Amino acid sequence: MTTRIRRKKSTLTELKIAVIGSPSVGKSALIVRFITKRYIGEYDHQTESRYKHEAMVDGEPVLFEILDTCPKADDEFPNAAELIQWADGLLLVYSITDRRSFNYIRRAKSDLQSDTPVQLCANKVDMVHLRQVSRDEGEILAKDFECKFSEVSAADHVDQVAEVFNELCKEVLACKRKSKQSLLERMLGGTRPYSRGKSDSNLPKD
Ligand SMILES: Nc1nc2c(ncn2[C@@H]2O[C@H](COP(=O)(O)OP(=O)(O)OP(=O)(O)O)[C@@H](O)[C@H]2O)c(=O)[nH]1
Repeated sequence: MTTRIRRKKSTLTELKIAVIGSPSVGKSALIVRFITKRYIGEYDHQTESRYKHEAMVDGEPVLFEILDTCPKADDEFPNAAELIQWADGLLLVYSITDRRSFNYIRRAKSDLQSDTPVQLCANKVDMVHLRQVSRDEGEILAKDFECKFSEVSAADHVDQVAEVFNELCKEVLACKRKSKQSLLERMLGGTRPYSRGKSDSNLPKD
């Protein structure tokens, strides 16, 4: 007699995150910090890169697919329609040492008008002596975007950087749950509410 072992269905949640920001704000450094916990100072890539990383978020295994966008100049913006279609969440990054990178985010976000969850992240907070964008400005912009905001340093922080990705992940998962729920409600909306707890055969006949 053979015993068949049933494989447990995979419960891995897949999640696509696009990291957006002007050149040199530290997008690659943040992604690599999140994935490897290491800080690598120099990256030599001319095109966008994709990374895959599995992590536990709130006790749930999540497979992150992260797109590292690679604009060549401060006036080169990602293709908004393509990004919105691809991404479940958008991580908007600027550097506190570069006001143009802050302005880049404003402009990029105005192109990216959608319900896709967003998180705003100010990088290079270790370079506070070269600060050009105040924390208040970041907070005000995040309020404007109705999203979470944090100041971090890819160079110095490990947990705070992971927190940025995890928070965005939670936001995306909550958003997915909400839209699933409202879809279910819409589907059930047309049916008669079933108020009795017993099956029809047990109900008294009229
Ligand atoms: N001091 C400091 N430097 C950083 C930090 N993050 C990145 N850098 C430096 O900033 C430069 C750009 O970092 P990248 O990670 O390549 O930035 P990027 O946004 O991916 O740049 P592009 O690929 O050109 O779009 C590198 O010299 C990094 O070493 C940080 O938190 N603090």
